[in-house]
Amino acid sequence: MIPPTPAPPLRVVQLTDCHLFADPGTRLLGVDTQYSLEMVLARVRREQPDCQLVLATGDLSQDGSERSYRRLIDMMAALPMPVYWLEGNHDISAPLVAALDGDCSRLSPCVTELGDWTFVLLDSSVPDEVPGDLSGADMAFLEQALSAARTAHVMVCLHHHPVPMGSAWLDAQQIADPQGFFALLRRFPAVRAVVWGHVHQAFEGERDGIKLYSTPSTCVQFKPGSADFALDDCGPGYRWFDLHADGAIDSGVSRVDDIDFAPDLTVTGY
Ligand SMILES: Nc1ncnc2c1ncn2[C@@H]1O[C@@H]2COP(=O)(O)O[C@H]2[C@H]1O
Repeated sequence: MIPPTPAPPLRVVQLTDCHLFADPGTRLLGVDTQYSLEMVLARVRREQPDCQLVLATGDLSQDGSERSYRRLIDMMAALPMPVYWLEGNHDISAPLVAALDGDCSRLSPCVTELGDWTFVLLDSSVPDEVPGDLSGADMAFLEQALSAARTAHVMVCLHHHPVPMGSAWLDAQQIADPQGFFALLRRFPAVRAVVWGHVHQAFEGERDGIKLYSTPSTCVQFKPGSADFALDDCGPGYRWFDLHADGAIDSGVSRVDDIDFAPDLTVTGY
């Protein structure tokens, strides 16, 4: 007898740290953030015909302007799959919600279910602060979402890193209580992955049997392992996930490699 063909995995794309400005063409550390996002999106359209969901994991705007959010939403609308949004430290809720025409159903904190997977999107931002924190309300939302999840597997998404990245300047900005966060996740064996942005670099790891992923920004990149602020000269990109019905995950990063975005490597912060 011919064995049954396994169901194809769920293909998900993560885009993060777009840092758009009100005025298109404005540069962040030498990089035109709108142009670099357009180049990443062109790559997503070319490489990801089977993608079913996009996760946009914060710092969507650099200046928190409604104009930047409206342009971002318009650009993403050219993708055929739904986009779910979460907020980072540069984001400002009111203009983002206004740009979404008041529809918060796909904005953190929120939950969506697709096939065998549930996606929980958290808001780790704190108004007017750079480091992340999951407040009591955020943790209560997470606990409720994990308790209510009907699928066999769960991916948890947030903006800030819950584990150190090995860069002192960035590690001062990780979520305030990572132990509490992982203690909660450990109570729910369906949690397979935690995914974040903020660190403008690719990372893959594992903790308590949970896969951990960070993703390059769609604009400037931070140099991995640097104790002090430093930019990397690799291109902007995105991450893809293949989420299997048995909970296994394949993932990779794709970067724009045919354009020199020429970030200003001499700057020491912004
Ligand atoms: N030299 C620096 N040292 C510490 N933090 C910085 C430095 N430069 C920028 N930052 C902040 O660190 C943040 C990391 O990513 P963000 O894009 O959120 O925005 C950055 C700034 O808010």
